[in-house]
Amino acid sequence: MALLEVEGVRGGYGEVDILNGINMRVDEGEIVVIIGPNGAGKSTAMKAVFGLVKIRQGHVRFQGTDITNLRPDRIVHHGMCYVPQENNVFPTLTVQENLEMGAFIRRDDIRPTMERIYDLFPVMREKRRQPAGSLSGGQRQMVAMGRALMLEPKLLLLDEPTAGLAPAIIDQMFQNIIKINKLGVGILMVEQNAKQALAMSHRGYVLVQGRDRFTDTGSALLDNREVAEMFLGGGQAE
Ligand SMILES: Nc1ncnc2c1ncn2[C@@H]1O[C@H](COP(=O)(O)OP(=O)(O)OP(=O)(O)O)[C@@H](O)[C@H]1O
Repeated sequence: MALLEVEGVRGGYGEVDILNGINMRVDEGEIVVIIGPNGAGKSTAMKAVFGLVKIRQGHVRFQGTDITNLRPDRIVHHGMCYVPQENNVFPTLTVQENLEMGAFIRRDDIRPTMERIYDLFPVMREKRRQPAGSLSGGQRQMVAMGRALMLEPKLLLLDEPTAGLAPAIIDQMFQNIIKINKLGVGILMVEQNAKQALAMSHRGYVLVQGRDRFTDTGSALLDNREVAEMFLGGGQAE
């Protein structure tokens, strides 16, 4: 079943359209990655889905409900959360306070969810009393994802979750995303580490100039000579 359907979306900032008719889909339990050159509109596409960029034409549906141009604070109620690339934790608050902030709209007992997140990322349990700003880049990213998971979303939007991380940490981050997905959470992410991201994704979209130029399974896109030459640094994936 389709969790997210993006149909013919056009829109952007002010008068200028960055998205020129985008179509995307995420099915329940899938990991889907958006790759493409700088400035293609990858982050803008994700922001449009989450109500942060005005959609001038087209539709976004979540679990069959039209959420086009709905405000982010309404969208989270439908079960979709977004982790921006930057400024995604409250640095002066502790890890635990960050998680509590993530659950601000819940009125029920949040402790079982928090325990599940600590089980998923044990280092966060160890560091729960430390300010998030004192953690490493990778750990901060985990807090940001954990905060989003506090609402127990069906779909998590991740904007470049490995940006600025060292190669060894990038691997761990992708493993963490797989762990989150195994809990039954769909993932839509924008990634610069295109080969690695395609290798771990069920499907991918290559965005070029605000359009979905190619789409296929992650492995088929990796094997696609045109995609490899144009967007994966030449030749086929190692
Ligand atoms: N807040 C904004 N106001 C106006 N224009 C913007 C804004 N944010 C991005 N843009 C423009 O929109 C276009 C697409 O940007 P976007 O960040 O979506 O691209 P991207 O594919 O994610 O690229 P990158 O990999 O460089 O982040 C770019 O030309 C960018 O300059």
